[in-house]
Amino acid sequence: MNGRSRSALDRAREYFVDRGSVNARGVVRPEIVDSWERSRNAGVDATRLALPYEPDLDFDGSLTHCARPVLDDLAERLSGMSVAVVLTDADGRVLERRVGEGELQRRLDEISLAPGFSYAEEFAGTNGVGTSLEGATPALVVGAEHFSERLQAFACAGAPVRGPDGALAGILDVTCLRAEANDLMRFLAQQAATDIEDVLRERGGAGVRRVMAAFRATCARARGPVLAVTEDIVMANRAARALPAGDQDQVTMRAIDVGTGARPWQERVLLADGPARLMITPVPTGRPVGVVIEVVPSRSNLRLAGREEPLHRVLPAPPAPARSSALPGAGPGLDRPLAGLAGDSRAWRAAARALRTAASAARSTVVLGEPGTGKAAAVRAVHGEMRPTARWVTVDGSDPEAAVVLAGYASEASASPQGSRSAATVAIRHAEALDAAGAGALTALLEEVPPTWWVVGLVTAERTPEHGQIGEVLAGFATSVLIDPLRRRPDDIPLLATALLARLAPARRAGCTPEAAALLAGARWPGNVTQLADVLRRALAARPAGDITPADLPGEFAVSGTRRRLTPLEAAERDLIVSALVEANGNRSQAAAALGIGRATLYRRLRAFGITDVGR
Ligand SMILES: Nc1ncnc2c1ncn2[C@@H]1O[C@H](COP(=O)(O)OP(=O)(O)OP(=O)(O)O)[C@@H](O)[C@H]1O
Repeated sequence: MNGRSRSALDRAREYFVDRGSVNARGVVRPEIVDSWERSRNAGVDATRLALPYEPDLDFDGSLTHCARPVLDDLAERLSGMSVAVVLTDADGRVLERRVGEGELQRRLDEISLAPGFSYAEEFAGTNGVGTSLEGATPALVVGAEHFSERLQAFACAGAPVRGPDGALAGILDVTCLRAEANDLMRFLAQQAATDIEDVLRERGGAGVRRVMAAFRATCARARGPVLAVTEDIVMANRAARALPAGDQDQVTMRAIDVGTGARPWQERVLLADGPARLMITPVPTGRPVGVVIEVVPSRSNLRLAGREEPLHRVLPAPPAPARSSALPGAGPGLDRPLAGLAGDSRAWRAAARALRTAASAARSTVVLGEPGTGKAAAVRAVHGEMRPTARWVTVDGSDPEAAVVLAGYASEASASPQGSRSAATVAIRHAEALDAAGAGALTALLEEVPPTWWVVGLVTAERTPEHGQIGEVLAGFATSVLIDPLRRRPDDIPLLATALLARLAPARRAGCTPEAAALLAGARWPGNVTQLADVLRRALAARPAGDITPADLPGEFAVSGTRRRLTPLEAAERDLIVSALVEANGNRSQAAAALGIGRATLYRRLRAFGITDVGR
C-alpha cells in the first residue's frame, strides 16, 4: 500500500462520507464499499466512536475457554511486536485481548478495542471484526478503509470462528497500526481461528457426551420428569415429555444463563399439577456445557413469607422454643446502622434490625446472601453489640474438620446442667457446605442448645439448599435473614468505598472522584463487598497518590466506550437512573415511568452510561 493509493483512498472515503457514494470505484475494494454503505445505513457516526459496553458478558464461557491456549500461544509468538490479538463473540463483543506491546495497548484503549465493547459494524462501522461478521468471511480492513475516522490509524484482519455445528461462534481478529499492516495478519488470523475451531470440536463433543451420560444416570435413578439442556439440544425422558408445554418451557428456562462456576442448586416452581422442586445439576460442574434438571413434586411447606418489609425476607418460623434471654434485650432504634460497618440503606438497616431481634432472643438464625455481602461481618457486629459478654466461635462448613468441631460444641452444650453454661454465639460460615456428618453434628447442637447460645448458620446463597441433610437441618432454624447484594443497595457503595479505602490505605486518606464513585455505584458487583475491596486495592496500586479516578478502575467500569469523565449533570442523571432501577427491582418500563421518560430514552441513556443490570 503506497502513499499515492492511500491518499486516493482517503479522498474516496471523504467523498463517500460527504455525498454517500463512491466517485472512484477502482480505488476502493467492492466489499469495502458494501460495508461503508451498511455502516452509513446503520447511522454510524464517521467522526466519533460510541460503542456499547457490556460488563456482564460471559468472559469465561466455552469459546474463551477453548480459545485461551491458542491465544496464549499466539501472544507469546507476537510478544514485543506491535500486534494485538482479539477474540469476540458472535455479536462482535470483545471477550479477550492480547497485546504484544505497551504503546499499542494505550492506542487500543483509546478506541475501546477492549473486553466488553462491541465492534459490530452497526456501531463501529467497517472494521476487521464487524465486517468479517457481516459476511461470515475473513476481512482485512486497512487505514482509510475503516468507515470511522477514529480507526484510520489501524489495520485489522478478522476471521470467523465456527462451532462444531458450523454456526458462527465468534471472530478472531489481529490488529496493528496501519503503517505496519502486512499480509501475514490475514494468515495469522485465519490460522488461529482454525486452531480454535479444532479445540471447540474436540472439547464440545466431549462436553455433550458428558451431559448425555449424566442425563442417562439421572433417568435411571429418578422416577419423575428429567430434562437435559445444552446450547443446541434438549433431551427429555418420557415423564418430562408428558408435562404440559408451559411446564416444559418453565423448566427448560431454568437452564438459561447458567454461568461458569455454577454448582448444583434447587428451585421451587409452580407447575400445572402444583408446586415442584427442580434439582438442577450443571455438567460438568463449574464449567457447564449443559444442565440436567430433575422435577420432584414438592412436599415441603417451607415458603418465603410475603415481604412485610420490602428488603428483608423472613422464613416463617416454626413455633419458637419458649426461651427467655438473659442477655441485653431488644430496644428502640433496632434498625440503626451496625457499629463499625459501613451501610445506611434501608435494606442494610432492615437486616440489622432482624439480626438484632434474633440475637437478643437467641433464636437460631440462617443468614442468607450472595458471596461477600457481609454476612459474617454483620453477625460479628451484632454479636459485639447485643451479646458483648458472650463467647464468639466460628466454624467453617467447608473445613473438613467442621463435623468434629461442631460435635465438640454439641457435647459441651449437653454436658453441663441447664443454665450453668456461659453464653456463646456459634456462627457456622458456609453452612451449605457441611457434609452429612457436619449436618448431623449441627442437628445435635440444635437439640442441646442452651437458651444463652445463639446459633447462626451463614449460607453463601440467597436460598437454603432444599435437599440433603443440611437442607433439612437449616429448614429447622427458627428464623432467617437475607443480606441483599450490593446492586440492590447502591446507597451503601460510597460509604463502603470510603470505609474500605480507609482500611486498605490508612495513612493515605484516599477518596474517589465523583465520577469514579458514580461508576462504582452503578456496577453489578457479583462478588459484592469482597469484590469492591479487591477493585479498590487494585485502584490504589494504579494511583499511588490522590483520589481514585475512572481511569484507575478496571476496564469494565469504562463509560460510553470511552473513559471520559462524566459531567456533574451526567453523574446526577446517572445516579437518578440507577436509583429508579433499584426501586423498580430492575424493571425498565417501571423505572422509565417513574422518571417520566420514554422507554427508548431510558435505553439510550443506559447504553450511554454503560448501565446494564442494576436492580435485578
Ligand atoms: N458493611 C461493611 N462494612 C465494612 N466492611 C464490610 C462490610 N460488609 C462486608 N465487609 C467486608 O467485606 C469482606 C467480606 O465480608 P464477609 O466475609 O462478611 O462476607 P460474607 O457474606 O460472609 O462472604 P462469603 O459468603 O463469601 O463467605 C470482609 O472483609 C468484611 O470485613
